[in-house]
Order: sequence, then structure tokens, then C-alpha cells
Amino acid sequence: MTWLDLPDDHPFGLHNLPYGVFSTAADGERRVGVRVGDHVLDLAACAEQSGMESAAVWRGGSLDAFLAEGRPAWTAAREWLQEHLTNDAQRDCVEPNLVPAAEVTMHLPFRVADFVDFYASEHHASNVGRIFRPDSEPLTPNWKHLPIGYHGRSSTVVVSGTDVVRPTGQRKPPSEPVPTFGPSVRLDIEAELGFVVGGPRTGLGDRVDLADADDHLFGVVLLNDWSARDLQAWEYVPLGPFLGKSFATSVSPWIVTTDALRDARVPLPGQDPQPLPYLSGDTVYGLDVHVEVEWNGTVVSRPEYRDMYWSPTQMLAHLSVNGASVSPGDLFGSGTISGAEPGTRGSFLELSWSGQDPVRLDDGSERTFLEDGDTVVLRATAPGPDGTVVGFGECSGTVRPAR
Ligand SMILES: O=C(O)/C=C/C(=O)CC(=O)CC(=O)O
Ligand SMILES: [Ca+2]
Ligand SMILES: [Mg+2]
Repeated sequence: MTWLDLPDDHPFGLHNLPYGVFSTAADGERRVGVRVGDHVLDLAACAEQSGMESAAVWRGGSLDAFLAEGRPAWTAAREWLQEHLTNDAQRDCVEPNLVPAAEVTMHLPFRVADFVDFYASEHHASNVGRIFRPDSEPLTPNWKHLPIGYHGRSSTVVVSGTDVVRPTGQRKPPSEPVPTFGPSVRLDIEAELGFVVGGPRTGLGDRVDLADADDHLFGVVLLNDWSARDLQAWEYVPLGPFLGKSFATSVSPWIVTTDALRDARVPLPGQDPQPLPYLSGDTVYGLDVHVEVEWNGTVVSRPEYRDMYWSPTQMLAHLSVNGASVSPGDLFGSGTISGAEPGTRGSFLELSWSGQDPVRLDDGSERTFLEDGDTVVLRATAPGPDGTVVGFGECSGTVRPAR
């Protein structure tokens, strides 16, 4: 307990300290912040006031420069923060730079370089396989040999709270002879974790080895990969998702560092067959993150990230094994988080089983896919050290009518 008087069980306690970018109504300027309890610390201002040499890295209203610095700088900053937030002697440089969290506007905290989305849940992949490809095996033959992914659209990654305009496009239900054009009628969500990559850019032709992947994993956000299932089902063969997913991807504003998630590491559920050597080693792990999906105020699902088949380190090793460069600001999604139980499915496609089994909300209404005006909020927590809780905050979005 320090002068900050933060309860030990606060989801944004001293064991968490996630990074984000905020502004206040006073001047609208974007600033790098660290969430501390119910406040946001203006990091550059605090660091400058205390005479910290590397304070400039937090100037400029984005985390880009800090992401590029790499693991040693991230660890040093965390230690510096924990020291400054607990030491009475530093109170003078911390206290004046704390802003109530309720008074800030949050922004996308970094420039998203490349965006990749994986498919790492065996339950999700099997469910979607059954729904989209009922005449084939649920899992494709490659699924347990490599973490399947596709390249998404980095410029449409948006921060929580941004409205999502219903996408328009082509779809062709099997019953129709020709495609039609119009607003999606099967708009869906995908509850995922997003991994924020940092450290120096790797060279073309180089790869990130599995053993070094953790040095490039700065932190984790909640990610909603909005998906227009009717557009997707018609367009995706044979090159994969395209316009059905590229119109918007929402992320939570606070990046929970991988350092804060050390105590949330768990063994993977088990990989059989053993992956090839470049995907095998002792730096694979799952994360004990409990996710919650809320639809217009009703919690409709509670996915558990520990059910995921592939480790985030394997995903990063795989996405660079061909020599593709890895850059600070790259973001990769885990893929939809679904468990074996119906109440743990991370998409409405699965929850409503392709629209056959409507989801009942607390207001008595029923849903299969999203309607205009609907709001979806993702939340998550993970265990921290000594019985503490690491909060992720929220990733929300409201659907607006097609234009
Ligand atoms: O199986 C398919 O054809 C498509 C699956 C998806 O839509 C999933 C995707 O975006 C990856 C994921 O979130 O797991
Ligand atoms: Ca996805
Ligand atoms: Mg998307």
C-alpha cells in the first residue's frame, strides 16, 4: 500500500500498468498514458519532471517509438514505473500528472503496421468447418501442422468505441442462382486477443525463432474481428477472407504488457501431432485469460483463452518463417476464442449455429446476427501475481446502418 491507496484487487493495480494513448477536453493533445487504478498517468510529463533520460520516447502521442525499443527498454520502464508509483519521494512528479480515467478519450495507441489474423482455436475452426463445409472434415489437413492465418487490413483497425458501419457487398446463398448486392444480413463478431509486436524490425529473409519470439511480444489487447458471414461465405474460396472482414477490426485501448501476464501463463491443452522443429520448444504457452462477450447488455458467452491450441510464440515464429520482416506495430489476432461448451463460443455464427438457434437477450429479444444499433462489448481478466487480477478493460462497438 502506498500513498496511491490502490486496493490490491484493482484490475489496474501496480502489477498491471497497461499502456495507451489518451487526450483530455482541455487541449485535445494525444499523450501516452499508463493506467493506474482509476487514473491515467501522463507518462512523458511525469518522466520529464523526474529527469528520466529516455522520457522523449513517450512524446509524440503514440507508442510507436517505445514499441520499437524492445524488451530491455520495456522491462526498465516497468521497473521505473513501479518504483515511482510506490516511493513517497516520487509523489511530486506522479500526482500532478494523474488524470481521472473517466475524463479522458482513448485513441488507437500505435500505428498498426501489418495486421494478421490467425485461427488458433480448435473448437472454433471445427465449428466453422461444420457450418461452412458440411461435406468435408471439420478441420483441414494442415490445421494441426501450422497456425493458419491470413493478412488483414491494418488501416481499418479502430479503437474501442468507434462505430462500425454495416458493410455492403456480394453474397450468394446456396438457394439462389446468382449473387445479389446489398448490406450484409449476417453481420457477426469474433472475440479474440490481439498481440502487439515490438522490438527492432527484422531484416527481409530473417526469421523470428520460436525461442526469441517473446522478445517481440510487447503486449495484448482485446480484438473484435467483425465479420460479414454472407459476404465471407461467397468470396472466400480459394484465397480466404477478404471484404467480409476488412471493413473494421476493433481493439481495446489499453495494451496489457506481456510482463504483466507472466502469472497468467499456462501449458497449452496439448499438441498432437508434435509440430515441426521450428514450431517446437519450451517457449510455448497458453494464457489464462477469461473473456466475456456482452450483446446489448446481456453476457452471451464466456470464452477461455486457455483452450487455444497454438501458442502466440508459435504464431509469430510461423508468420516470419518464410523470411517476411516483422516490424514494431505489427498486430496479430489469435483467431476467435471458442471452447467446447456452447456458452464459450466467441462468434454469433457459432452461438446461433448459423442462425438456426437464436440467442435470447435479457430484454426478451432474440438475435441470430447483429442488427443496426446493437452494441457488443468484450471484456477480459487474467490472474496476476499473489492473487491479483489483471484487467484488460473493454473493447466495444456499435453497429450503424449501411451507407
Ligand atoms: O473457416 C473459415 O472458412 C473461416 C473462418 C473464419 O472466419 C475465422 C477467422 O477469421 C479466423 C478466426 O477468427 O479464427
Ligand atoms: Ca478472426
Ligand atoms: Mg476484421
